[in-house]
Amino acid sequence: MTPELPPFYLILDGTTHLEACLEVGLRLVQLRIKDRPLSVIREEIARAKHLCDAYGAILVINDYWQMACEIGCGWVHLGQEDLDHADLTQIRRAGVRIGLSTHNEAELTRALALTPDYIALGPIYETKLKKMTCAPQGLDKIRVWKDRISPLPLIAIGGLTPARLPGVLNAGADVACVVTDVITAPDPVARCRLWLERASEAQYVAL
Ligand SMILES: Cc1ncc(COP(=O)(O)OP(=O)(O)O)c(N)n1
Ligand SMILES: Cc1ncsc1CCOP(=O)(O)O
Ligand SMILES: [Mg+2]
Repeated sequence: MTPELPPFYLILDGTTHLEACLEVGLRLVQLRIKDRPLSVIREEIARAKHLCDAYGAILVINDYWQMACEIGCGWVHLGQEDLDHADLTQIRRAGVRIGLSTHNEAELTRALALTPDYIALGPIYETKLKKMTCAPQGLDKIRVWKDRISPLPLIAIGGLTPARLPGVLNAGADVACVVTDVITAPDPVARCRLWLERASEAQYVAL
């Protein structure tokens, strides 16, 4: 059974701002580090776990599922390409929960067959973070996905801003996941606090 997830989910590319974000109330965070030496990634995961444990926050490790298992993290996030190389049996045996990315019906069918703990749909809007192979999904897709995956939590990701938060939640997303809007803000911690304030008006997902 997936535990309750808070409605705001922040993805960080390192631990620089992590403790300050936890201090202002962040309780669901993904560490998504690309193109760094494995030794650095391992240190960052260990530091993030230490901090998230201290604040009672859920930490999700992107891509590096083996390190997540070794270090004793609670969650991993895997995309469709990651799934081609990941050992889900080993991940589950380590007691690690699994979130999966989806972008279309075929991927959703594949993901559901793997019994994940959450499903992410994206990009809802155009994203500047990375080149996507599909067009923005739009809000209508959120309702379709939620009806397909319920009672699993649905994470909406891609191009989200505080102004777009009510739209994605009203469309049926349980959680809004954000990268660019926070990490490119002049003050990422203040921006994180703003998101937390806006999201606190939403109820936690009852699962
Ligand atoms: C919550 C969430 N949703 C989607 C992604 C993207 O995962 P993936 O497709 O594997 O791409 P990368 O993030 O690895 O570039 C995510 N990380 N988190
Ligand atoms: C990693 C990823 N997967 C789907 S959208 C996306 C980018 C994140 O969204 P943004 O940076 O626009 O908040
Ligand atoms: Mg990935």
